[in-house]
Amino acid sequence: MSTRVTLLGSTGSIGTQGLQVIAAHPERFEVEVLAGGANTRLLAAQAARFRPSLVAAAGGTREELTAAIAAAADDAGVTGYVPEVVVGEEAATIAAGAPTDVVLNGITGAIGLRPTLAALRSGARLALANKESLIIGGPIVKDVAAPEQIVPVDSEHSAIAQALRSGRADEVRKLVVTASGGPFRGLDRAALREVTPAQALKHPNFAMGRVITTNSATLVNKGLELIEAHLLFDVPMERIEAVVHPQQIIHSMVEFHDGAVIAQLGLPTMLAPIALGLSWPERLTDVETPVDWTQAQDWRFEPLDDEAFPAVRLAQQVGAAGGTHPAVYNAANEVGVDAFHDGAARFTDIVDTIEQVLQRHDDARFDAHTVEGVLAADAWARDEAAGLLASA
Ligand SMILES: NC(=O)C1=CN([C@@H]2O[C@H](COP(=O)(O)OP(=O)(O)OC[C@H]3O[C@@H](n4cnc5c(N)ncnc54)[C@H](OP(=O)(O)O)[C@@H]3O)[C@@H](O)[C@H]2O)C=CC1
Ligand SMILES: CC(=O)[C@@H](O)[C@H](O)COP(=O)(O)O
Ligand SMILES: [Mn+2]
Repeated sequence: MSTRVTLLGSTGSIGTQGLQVIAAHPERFEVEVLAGGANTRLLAAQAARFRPSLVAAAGGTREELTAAIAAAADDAGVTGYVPEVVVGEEAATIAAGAPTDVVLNGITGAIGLRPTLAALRSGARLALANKESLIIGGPIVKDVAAPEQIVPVDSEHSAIAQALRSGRADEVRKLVVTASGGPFRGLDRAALREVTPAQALKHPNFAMGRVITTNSATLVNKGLELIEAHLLFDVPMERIEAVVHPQQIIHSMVEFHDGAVIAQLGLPTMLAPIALGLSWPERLTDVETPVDWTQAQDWRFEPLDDEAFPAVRLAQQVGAAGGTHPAVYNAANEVGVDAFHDGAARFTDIVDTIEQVLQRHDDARFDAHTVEGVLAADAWARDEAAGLLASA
């Protein structure tokens, strides 16, 4: 039987790769819903090709989206296809709650929180790439999610989920999350002050969206991923560590009580984690090319440089503190990333600003158990970060 799929952020890096997996397995999947942001043209072309019953967009008007889909269908020689359309701020949340079997959340940022909750409430499986929604929503997301309803798509967490299928969760001693180290691995703080947005967008292994690529460069992505692992696998923050592994062949590891370590490995592509998110608990065939063991391999591991890249140390504190600290960390970062790309901040300002906003944050003022409380903390942190960056 065909699995109905909803893709949130279908026009992004995760979304387009999700459609690639679906296109390679037409007997297995049908696209039920597509939701994008501002790229109406691509969304319309995707709709004409995959013919979902609902198409949603954050940007543009209903008339523009309807006309773009009609034009794209015409170009593709498709007749009689007229989907339901919805546009605006709430569009992705409406799309996430529509009847389906699997929701792949590939939206970037805190904006993904309401769609994540809507998907979980619909009862569909949630293939979660939008790590920010789990990280900021913490207890709210976990309360709404049924056991195993969330399947991680983030490569490191997919690796850990796969490694845990070979052992029992109560046997786990620690989780080891691998990090590429980003394009600036080896630079000191003085050199990091001078790096440019174009340099920050040159990830060593993956082609991803602007925010996550910048986060990889600051190592905020790794900080977020430690919190994500803590929430997904119920392992305390102090038993989750990061190690730099520039080749990103080992996607992450689980160390068990007896000292045995199970790692999941493969070439650095997102196709396997996305495919597994869509088909969980089954594996699809021939999703990616395995490592070629006839060739010599050279894999390195090195410790994090916490002095030049303090983002992970900060995230460890934030994850352990819980409450609205993760929402504040994430929101300040999102503001810093935008400011850096707008030429209004230096690279090092991003994490410096997160640290300063955290110092000013009073968790007691916000309720981490309601969406409104989390979003109030998020809005407060954005204001603080913007103010600090403007006065820098
Ligand atoms: N890319 C990767 O390999 C990986 C990504 N992730 C995570 O997956 C998520 C997506 O990353 P990535 O695909 O790289 O990001 P992209 O920037 O490539 O894509 C983001 C998607 O979100 C859409 N979007 C933006 N704003 C809204 C909105 N208000 N409502 C609905 N959709 C919106 C964009 O639409 P549009 O472009 O039309 O404006 C786009 O489709 C992030 O949380 C990231 O951390 C995790 C691991 C790997
Ligand atoms: C593909 C993926 O999951 C990304 O999160 C990627 O792994 C980034 O890795 P680094 O943040 O270690 O550069
Ligand atoms: Mn990752």
